[in-house]
Amino acid sequence: MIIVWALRWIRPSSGSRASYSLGQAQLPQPELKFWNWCRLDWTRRYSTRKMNETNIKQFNQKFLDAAAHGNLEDLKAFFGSVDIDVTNDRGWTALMFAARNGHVPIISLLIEKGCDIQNMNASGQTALDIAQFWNHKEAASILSQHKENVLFDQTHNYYSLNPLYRASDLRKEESALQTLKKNATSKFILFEQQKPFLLPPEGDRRRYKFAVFSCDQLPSTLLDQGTVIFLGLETWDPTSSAWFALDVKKNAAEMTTQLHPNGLFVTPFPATMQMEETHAGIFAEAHSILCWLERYRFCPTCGSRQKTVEGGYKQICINIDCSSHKGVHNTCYPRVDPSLIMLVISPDKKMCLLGRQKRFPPKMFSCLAGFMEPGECIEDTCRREVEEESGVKVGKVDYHSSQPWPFPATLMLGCVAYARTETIKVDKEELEEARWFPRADVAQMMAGKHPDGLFVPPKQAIAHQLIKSWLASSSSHL
Ligand SMILES: NC(=O)c1ccc[n+]([C@@H]2O[C@H](COP(=O)([O-])OP(=O)(O)OC[C@H]3O[C@@H](n4cnc5c(N)ncnc54)[C@H](O)[C@@H]3O)[C@@H](O)[C@H]2O)c1
Ligand SMILES: [Mg+2]
Ligand SMILES: [Mg+2]
Ligand SMILES: [Mg+2]
Ligand SMILES: [Zn+2]
Repeated sequence: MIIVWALRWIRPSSGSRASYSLGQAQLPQPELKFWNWCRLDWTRRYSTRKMNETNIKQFNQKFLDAAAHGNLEDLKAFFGSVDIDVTNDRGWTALMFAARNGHVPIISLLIEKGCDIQNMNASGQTALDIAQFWNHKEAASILSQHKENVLFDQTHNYYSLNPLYRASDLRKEESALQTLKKNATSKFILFEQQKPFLLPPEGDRRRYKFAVFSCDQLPSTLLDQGTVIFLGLETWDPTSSAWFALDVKKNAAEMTTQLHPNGLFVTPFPATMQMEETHAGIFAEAHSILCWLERYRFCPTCGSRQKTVEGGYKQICINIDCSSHKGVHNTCYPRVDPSLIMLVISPDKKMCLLGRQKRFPPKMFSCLAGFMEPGECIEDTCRREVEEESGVKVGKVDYHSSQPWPFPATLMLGCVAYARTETIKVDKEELEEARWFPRADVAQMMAGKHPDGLFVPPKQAIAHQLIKSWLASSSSHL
């Protein structure tokens, strides 16, 4: 009886082991639901492109088929044009299919190419769970070795993968910065009133990316009139290419669109949630600085105008009598607002607390969150915000990972919080609803398979990563 139940639980389809019916390959469900809500779903984004939605599904399905059948050469042909973690409608990834059939070379290649081994299908199984269930010992051994490595790795959250070396010492060297600006190898990304100039997803490319220009490609009026931010160098080598963000004046925007026929200035959220990850990291730096320059044009101490120096990383008050000139004055430097986001675990560790703000997409539940207040430590912010919003009392707080949230300059500090009480009393000003969810429900929500259509934020949100870590840590294989 138990074996029959377990087989139902684990089988990806009713097909035989040799011939799978993979179902519709598609984006992970929470992501799809989120983007649908944002009106940026894949269908629309691809409607004018070479690949329509049906083609994409067929394309993804062929990739999953190659993994299921152990066809290494076929699989290799997909890299670069497929989302390596794409799933079928039951949340099965290529890695899971390879694990199901014990295809060790495929598993090794997918891991080498950076697939996410912690992903779970709609039944809450990882690739390791699947390999162990089907008794593929070598596959299970590779997956568990790698899982250990992953556990010791820090999570790299979206918006945090900025590859540039910031070279902060160069900021003070005005003449060196001027020379770098004119250097043929320097790269410029453009903004208009904090809107980035992006190339939309095209053909096989599934993400937005910056249109990158050299100094020679930009009319001098754009360079002379705009605000230029020094973002950093490509590597620690001082001769490597420098990156600059240029905020063009509003009336120059038209000229800029002529620079690249496909480029457009886009509203940053949610488009930048779908950027190539390193470009999203560069966006986070540039956008936060540009917002700060825009919002702090006047000195917070005396109200005089400010002058931008140090490649955009400092503003100094033009009033020589202003007290901001004495000592180190933090208002001269870019501001970052720390805030906490926490996954609260129930006292019996079997459930987690998720809530809904009114502004969330319908049916989406996420971690509770709140801004740090002055003079507060991380642990106390976590305990205060959870109790304020849900009435639940928290004891131990563990740090998990962080995420720059560049709208305009929040730093999300992700924590796991252990509740001491279970009774919920929601603060209706802050939350519409908060509930304890058992692990099985949360696994369904992650896979977009919850019977009531509930789901969690997409993988770009740190909330998603916190929830995923908890599911993985409470899986039977840890
Ligand atoms: N990724 C997620 O799933 C997720 C979920 C919820 C919130 N968040 C983010 O977490 C952050 C904090 O969460 P929250 O909005 O629930 O905070 P919160 O619970 O502290 O409530 C927000 C209120 O705090 C006040 N506030 C105090 N300091 C502030 C500051 N520096 N900036 C803006 N408002 C401040 C404002 O009155 C604001 O309306 C926000 O940036 C939000 O976007 C993320
Ligand atoms: Mg709050
Ligand atoms: Mg809050
Ligand atoms: Mg608050
Ligand atoms: Zn001043």
